[in-house]
Amino acid sequence: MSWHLTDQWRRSSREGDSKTQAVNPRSFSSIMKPERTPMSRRPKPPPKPKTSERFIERDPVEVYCRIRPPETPNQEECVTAVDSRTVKLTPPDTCFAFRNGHAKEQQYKFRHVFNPDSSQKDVFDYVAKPLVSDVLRGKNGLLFAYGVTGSGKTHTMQGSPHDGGIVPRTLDVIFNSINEYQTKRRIFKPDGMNGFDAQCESDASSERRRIDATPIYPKTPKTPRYRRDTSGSQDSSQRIPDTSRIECIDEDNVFSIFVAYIEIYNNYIYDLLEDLSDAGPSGRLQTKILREDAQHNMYVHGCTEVEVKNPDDALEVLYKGQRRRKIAYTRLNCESSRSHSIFTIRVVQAPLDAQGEEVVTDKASMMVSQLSLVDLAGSERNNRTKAVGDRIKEAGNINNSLMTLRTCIEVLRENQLTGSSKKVPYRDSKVTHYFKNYFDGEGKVKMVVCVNPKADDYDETLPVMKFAELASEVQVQRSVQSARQDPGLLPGRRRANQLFKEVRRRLEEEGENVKNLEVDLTPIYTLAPAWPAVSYTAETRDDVIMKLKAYLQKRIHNREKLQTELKGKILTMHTNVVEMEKENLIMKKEIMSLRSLYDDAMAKVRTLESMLLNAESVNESLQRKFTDYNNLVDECNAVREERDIAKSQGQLEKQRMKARLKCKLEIEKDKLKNDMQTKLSEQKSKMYHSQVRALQEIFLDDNQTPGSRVPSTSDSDLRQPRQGSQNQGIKGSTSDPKLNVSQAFLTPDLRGPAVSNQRHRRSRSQGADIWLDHRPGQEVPLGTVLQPNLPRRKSVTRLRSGDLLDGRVTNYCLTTQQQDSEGELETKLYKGDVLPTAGGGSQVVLQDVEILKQRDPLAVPLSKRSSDGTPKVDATTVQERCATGIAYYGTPSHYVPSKRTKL
Ligand SMILES: Nc1ncnc2c1ncn2[C@@H]1O[C@H](COP(=O)(O)OP(=O)(O)OP(=O)(O)O)[C@@H](O)[C@H]1O
Repeated sequence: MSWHLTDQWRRSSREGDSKTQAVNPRSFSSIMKPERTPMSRRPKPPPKPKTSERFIERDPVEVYCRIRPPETPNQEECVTAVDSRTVKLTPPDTCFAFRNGHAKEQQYKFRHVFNPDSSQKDVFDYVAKPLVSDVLRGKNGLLFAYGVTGSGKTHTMQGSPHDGGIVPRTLDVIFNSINEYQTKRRIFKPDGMNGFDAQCESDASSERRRIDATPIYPKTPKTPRYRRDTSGSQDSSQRIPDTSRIECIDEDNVFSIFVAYIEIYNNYIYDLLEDLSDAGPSGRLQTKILREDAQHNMYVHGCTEVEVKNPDDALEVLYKGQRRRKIAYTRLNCESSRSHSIFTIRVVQAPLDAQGEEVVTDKASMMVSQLSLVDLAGSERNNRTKAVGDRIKEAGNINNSLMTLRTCIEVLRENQLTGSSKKVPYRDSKVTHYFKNYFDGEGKVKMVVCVNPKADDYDETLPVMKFAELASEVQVQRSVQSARQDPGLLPGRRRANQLFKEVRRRLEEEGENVKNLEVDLTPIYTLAPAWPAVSYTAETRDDVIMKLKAYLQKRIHNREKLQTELKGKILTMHTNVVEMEKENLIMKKEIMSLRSLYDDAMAKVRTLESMLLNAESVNESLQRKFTDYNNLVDECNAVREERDIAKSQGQLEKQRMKARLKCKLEIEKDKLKNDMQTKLSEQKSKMYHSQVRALQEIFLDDNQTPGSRVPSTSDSDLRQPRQGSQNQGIKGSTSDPKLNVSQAFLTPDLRGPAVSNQRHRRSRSQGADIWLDHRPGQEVPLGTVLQPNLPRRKSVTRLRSGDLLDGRVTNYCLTTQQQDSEGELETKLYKGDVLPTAGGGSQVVLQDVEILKQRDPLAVPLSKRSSDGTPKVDATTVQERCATGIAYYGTPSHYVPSKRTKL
């Protein structure tokens, strides 16, 4: 099957393009005169290529067809998929051909046909994924959607957030594949001439800081011409990303992704990512121009390229651009694209250095590849869209550019079939001019023809099908990897570097010193870079041969150099091996001695282990005992606590009892004391009276009879004072005021002493005292060492009244002797002062009684004599007796005797 553009159409289309006039759809269909050929007819075989092109490999443009689902359930359809590669086009009754009587069912072949049920993922995997793989390996690619307005081009390219089209999936897969191999931002940067520069990390870092200080994307001014976000397609939070990835990426390369987004509207190019702050007061995008770079590739001069590091960043850029795209409502599509949009993804990659650490910044080592994803505006007929004003102009430009594309394809095909070299009119349209790279240069070209199956679209779908068929016959030079200088580095160096770092990290964790442990992945041997292309033409033959010769010479040179190096290394290695052999012998000996040491040590270890086992068993038994003991201690403690409690209770009781008894004792003691005191006073009183009586007797005897006798204690007369003697013997001061001594002795408590002369003052000097020494009876000689000291005395045996009235006598001393209770002799000296009385008499006031006891040390007291009268000898008694000297009783003036002992 073939179809031709008439010269007239070509001319008119060129004129129309230059004048940007709308094309009359009628003339469009009339000019296009398709030659209908049955499917059975074999296509004309391509002419034999010229010798110069014999080695150039070419691939046909891959054309796919996608049939969109019907808009309404009972929609009349004219397109159906016969099989996975064939589409049947059935002319409806309303079409031009039917009315002209030329209507005929036709079938068209495609590389693959996607029926209405095909998913976005099916389309992406089949059509776009191989292109993604190519671009990551340094090959260029072009994919464009083509079709009538409303046929699903934008849907196929963009899709929705829940079900992304080709563009978002492409970005997902690219980043899934190169994620761990990406460089940091600004290592690569566009050079402004469709190429890239590489810079070191420090420069890139300072540039990053500078850029981060300013917003990355300019704010988009709101104008009525921008697409409204009615579909929600820009809400990336709802997006379901594609998770697949491309394997076999060159791990020794680092990657950076740049995206650019342009639109061609009314045959003008606009940069959809342009910073609008530079757009001037109009705030509208500036038109851009196409330029050819050093490799004869077309590029948009001054176009913004944004480096993106993840799909979300890239989609953000895409959505920004989409908001700036020209779209409008038409009768056939409420959001009809009024321009062709080109989203270009550029992959920049450069090898890592020999250490697998830093990027090689040499431009010759870099590789740049690009994938252009194009959403062409749909062809439309004004009588169907009922367009007016701007829409008519837009439609004219859209149709013109599409017509130019068809023309270019036709000329290309003709040149390839016939071997002619007609000029391809790329420059007639910006779209075709941009596509020139792919059709004339290298790269894979794919086209997705979108078809709306409804019958109304038949007249427009028919030329689309014919164009698709035509395009599939055009061959494009096979895409080869972008040329770059092979750095000749060892593959796998990145992984080796990572392994080395991992080992280093682990060593560091184990405390090893790794400061001097540097990554050294050399030596890396390679004879030369990859073989250069060997295809040649007549013109280039000599060049190719020269290149091959130079390449081979370099290889030979490298080989010789490597051989020399190898010999040297073999020698070194031999020497090293000999050295190592010697060391090996020494080591073996050392190993032997160490082994014997080891055996000894092991024996010791075994002994120690058995000891340890024993100790452990002993320890266990001790532990058990200890536990038992602890239990016992606990029990004892419990018992002791109980006892303590009981004891403290008992003590309390005891204390209470003690207090009660003490109280009782005190009472008894007081009672006893009182009794004793009573008895004592009675006793003393008795003694006193007996003594007084004895004295009275003495006095009475002195006055009545000469001589004296020792008064007897048993004399009952002395016990009570006799009433008669008071008047008959020594009288009181009233009867005989001159003698009052007996009075003082006899009735001290009855009448009281005589009244003393208060004015009497006696000299107390030593020589002034004159004692009246009264010794009434025959005394037993004492023979004692100590004698009463009476220096001036007047001795009398019988007291007369004149003796006391003698004014010189100052002191009186009465000496008596009697037996004590033990039968021993007791001598008493009653001493007193002689005081004149107020009546002119004298009275004696007794002051002291000295008692002198004499005892035989061998004598036995009466109480201690046996019944036969033999004394019981007691040493203690003898001692006591020897120690006894003179006992002296001082008595106060009123008969209160106090006992003093004189030694
Ligand atoms: N395969 C499909 N499955 C579901 N809906 C689709 C499909 N193809 C297209 N549509 C729907 O059809 C409508 C028009 O599609 P789209 O905008 O993609 O057409 P177009 O070819 O880009 O039109 P124009 O050239 O005017 O821009 C959209 O609402 C879209 O959702």
